Amino acid sequence: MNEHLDPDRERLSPAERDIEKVLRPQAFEDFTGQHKILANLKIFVQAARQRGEALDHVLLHGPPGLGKTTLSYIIANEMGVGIKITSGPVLDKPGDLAGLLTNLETGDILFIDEIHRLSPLVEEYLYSAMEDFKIDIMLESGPNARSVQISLNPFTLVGATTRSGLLTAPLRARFGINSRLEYYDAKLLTTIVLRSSSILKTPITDEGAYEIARRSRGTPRIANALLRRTRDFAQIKGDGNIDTAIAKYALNALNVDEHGLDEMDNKILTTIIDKFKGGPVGLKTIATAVGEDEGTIEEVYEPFLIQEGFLMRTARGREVTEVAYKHLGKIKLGSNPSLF
Ligand SMILES: Nc1ncnc2c1ncn2[C@@H]1O[C@H](COP(=O)(O)OP(=O)(O)OP(=O)(O)O)[C@@H](O)[C@H]1O
Ligand SMILES: [Mg+2]
Repeated sequence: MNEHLDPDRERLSPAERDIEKVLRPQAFEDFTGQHKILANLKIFVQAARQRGEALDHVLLHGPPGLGKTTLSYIIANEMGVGIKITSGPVLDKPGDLAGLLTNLETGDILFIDEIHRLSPLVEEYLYSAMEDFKIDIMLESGPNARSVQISLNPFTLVGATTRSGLLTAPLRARFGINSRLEYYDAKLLTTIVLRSSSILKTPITDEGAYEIARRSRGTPRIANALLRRTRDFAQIKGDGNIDTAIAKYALNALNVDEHGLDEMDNKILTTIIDKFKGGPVGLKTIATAVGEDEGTIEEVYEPFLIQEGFLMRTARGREVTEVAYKHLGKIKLGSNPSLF
């Protein structure tokens, strides 16, 4: 496994990386939730294996921390093939991509994280590789330069992105399997927290696990991170066991909101309320007001806020709900309860 290019590894401290690795499920059966995606993938993997073919190209999209990278490794394990890891911003020349592609063995997986950030040149180069398993490479330079076409071993491209809206139509069309990961409910996250605590050998009650789970923004990565911090509080402030009381204590000390909303979530809601009378207000205007990229708000923050009932998307823009006012302890100006 080629891990030095794993982009996830750059964002985390070495200790955190090791823990993420330990907690990362390795097989379909360790992976909790995303039932529909998993059921389909199992079929596609089994069918491809039976035929002795490479799996069709897979696109995994959805907000950060929901398991895209994890699923890619699992697919490789379940297919019994190798995996090479890279990412859109790292591949800046077609030559870099050619080097990776020519080194793939039959059936291997090439995982490209943040695939929406491929340069147009590299992306175009990828098309023929994906479609016909062929690429053109340049031999020599200057007046002797010529390009030759070479055949690649059949491989599977697994692309991951948090911003599927930025993928070009031709690239998207070349993926035979296209899956959108969803946020996890508190019950699924409780299962994940319990599994992680057993791997970390941390005693925890079901209620303690649920308390962490329900405040994890529907995201396994956040659940695991909160579990590790809560474990520290249990060890220093308690007897090492995690129950509801120590979980509540830790989460409050960590400033994790009752609903698990993070700073940007709350900033978006507060801004809409304070500056735009609760909306409706356009996405662009919100983005400028909170200083965050429009697409990131749309694809990373908004889906969770909408799912949890804090925000609505209307024809005239985004509007916060009564739930958001209540959550932030704010009064809706000019509200007329008799209307509802
Ligand atoms: N379904 C799951 N069951 C158990 N653990 C999970 C699951 N999904 C994710 N995790 C845990 O959450 C962590 C983050 O998952 P992963 O790195 O796969 O997310 P990602 O979607 O690739 O995020 P990003 O968009 O930031 O790259 C993993 O280390 C893994 O331990
Ligand atoms: Mg990832």
